[in-house]
Amino acid sequence: MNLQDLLYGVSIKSLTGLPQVEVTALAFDSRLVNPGTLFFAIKGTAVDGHRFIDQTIAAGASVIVCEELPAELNENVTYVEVADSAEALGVIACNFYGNPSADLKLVGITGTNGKTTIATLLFQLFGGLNYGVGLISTVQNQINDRVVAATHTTPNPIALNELLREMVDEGCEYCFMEVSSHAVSQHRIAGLTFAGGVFSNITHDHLDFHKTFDNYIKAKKGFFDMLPKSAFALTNTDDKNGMVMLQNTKAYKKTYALKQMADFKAKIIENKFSGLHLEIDHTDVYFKMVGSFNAYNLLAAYGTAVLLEQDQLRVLTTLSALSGAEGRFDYTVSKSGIVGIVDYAHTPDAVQNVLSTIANIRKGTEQVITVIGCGGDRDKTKRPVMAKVACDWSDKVILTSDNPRTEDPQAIIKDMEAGVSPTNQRKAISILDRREAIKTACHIAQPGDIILIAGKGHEKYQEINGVRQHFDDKEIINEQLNQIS
Ligand SMILES: CC(=O)N[C@H]1[C@@H](OP(=O)(O)OP(=O)(O)OC[C@H]2O[C@@H](n3ccc(=O)[nH]c3=O)[C@H](O)[C@@H]2O)O[C@H](CO)[C@@H](O)[C@@H]1O[C@H](C)C(=O)N[C@@H](C)C(=O)N[C@H](CCC(=O)O)C(=O)O
Ligand SMILES: Nc1ncnc2c1ncn2[C@@H]1O[C@H](COP(=O)(O)OP(=O)(O)OP(=O)(O)O)[C@@H](O)[C@H]1O
Ligand SMILES: N[C@H](CCC[C@H](N)C(=O)O)C(=O)O
Ligand SMILES: [Mg+2]
Repeated sequence: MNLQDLLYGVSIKSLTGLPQVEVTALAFDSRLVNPGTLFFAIKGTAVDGHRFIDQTIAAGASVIVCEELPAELNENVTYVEVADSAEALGVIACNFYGNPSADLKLVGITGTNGKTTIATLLFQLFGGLNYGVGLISTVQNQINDRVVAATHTTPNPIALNELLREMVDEGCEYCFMEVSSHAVSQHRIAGLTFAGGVFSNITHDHLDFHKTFDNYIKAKKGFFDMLPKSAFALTNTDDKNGMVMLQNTKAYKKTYALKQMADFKAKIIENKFSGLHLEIDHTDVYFKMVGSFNAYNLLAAYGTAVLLEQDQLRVLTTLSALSGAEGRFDYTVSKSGIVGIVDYAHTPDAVQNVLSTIANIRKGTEQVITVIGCGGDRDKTKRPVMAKVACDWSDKVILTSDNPRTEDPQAIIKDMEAGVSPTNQRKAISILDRREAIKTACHIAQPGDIILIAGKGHEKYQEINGVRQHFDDKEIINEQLNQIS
């Protein structure tokens, strides 16, 4: 594609060299540059991509998009100087793939918890309503029935636009995608045309990256700030930052809530292991999904579908049969009656939500045993809080590993142990090996007891020392429960 066409919508500080260059590929990683590639030099969290410019020219890059021009310029190369290379990458990737988001009704979902659940419910719902539909999520990406493995919650702009292009080419009319706060900060969504945005909630997470809770709020709000007038912005007003998200948006504002006044309202009639009984817009509906937090997710999906002009009753009927994303409140019962729940709760708020849901629906005499760890190379300040919440809401807690990545697993557990108060100490033990931790929980459990395995949900790996090994909480709990029943 011609460079001039690619630069449409990009604010350029300077252009040196020929503007009429044919670009055959885009890359922000020097190791992926071939002749004819446009290379983006991006200042990252670990290194500055500007240092690879010479290397990429040697590999055949014909255009360099950068924030600082090199001291010596190569006369066979075109240099485009911009204020923010990551943002330029977003816009240029949209242009390179022919702006596929404009040919879809693209809805982004942001928030600390619930993004995957809401996006997956919407994907399943619109599939059920017989539309061609795409999904971009933490668990997996999907183009109608075709599954494309996910590497990030929100992919980089090149991968993202390539996926959206395939969705358009394969007949998708809608796409539901998760918008992570990292993606907003790093402009992974720059240049996309959204038909709507949804906010679930904001609680403690990712302070390693955003540094302060205020910055984290601003990142999420940045998504609503970029929505066009024609889009809708749907927010949860039971969350105290729900309205903050909409302060500066041009999109038309809509709200959902269980407690506050809102455009879309739901009431929990019953919340049981067998599912939720809700009243939504004066209609009684039974859902397969469990837990009051899922009442919010179902309501968000319902509100979105109505804003996308779907028939309310058809939406509710189709939603009622859905089970949402893999590894979210995923439960099995052993022959002896031990309940094993695998859930992706990896923030203090999510752990509390899942455990309070269990507390609300348990019969009363059974014990709740929680197996929980915290990820390495991620927000350290959430570790003691997650351990405290787990202890406050469980009868027994086994602290263990959850993707230590490049950190020392024992040191992570030590950070968690700092959150175990003296009164909670009798409840908690630490077992480094996650498989052993799950096994121990199953051995301690009596018939009727409830075991929660938190943090990894759908994940099929454990990352230790930067290496991913096969690991599946669901597989292990099933294996263990089968052995003891
Ligand atoms: C912290 C973070 O988000 N990092 C992402 C970021 O990498 P970075 O800024 O650290 O890049 P860097 O390593 O400093 O390199 C800077 C630049 O130099 C380039 N480079 C680097 C080395 C080299 O030899 N040549 C070269 O050209 C890199 O390609 C990059 O363009 O940009 C990369 C390319 O898009 C991402 O792959 C990477 O995701 C890392 C792997 C990651 O783990 N991200 C997580 C935290 C994340 O994004 N999570 C959110 C979900 C969060 C949630 O649950 O809400 C997500 O959306 O998945
Ligand atoms: N609406 C909600 N409010 C609070 N907690 C929730 C909500 N929905 C789900 N959870 C809890 O958070 C966990 C993660 O849910 P989900 O995967 O849908 O969130 P996410 O926002 O996609 O997370 P990630 O940021 O990792 O992509 C669930 O397993 C559950 O414990
Ligand atoms: N999207 C989240 C997932 C955390 C899941 C947990 N299992 C972990 O590895 O910390 C993150 O990357 O922070
Ligand atoms: Mg997700």
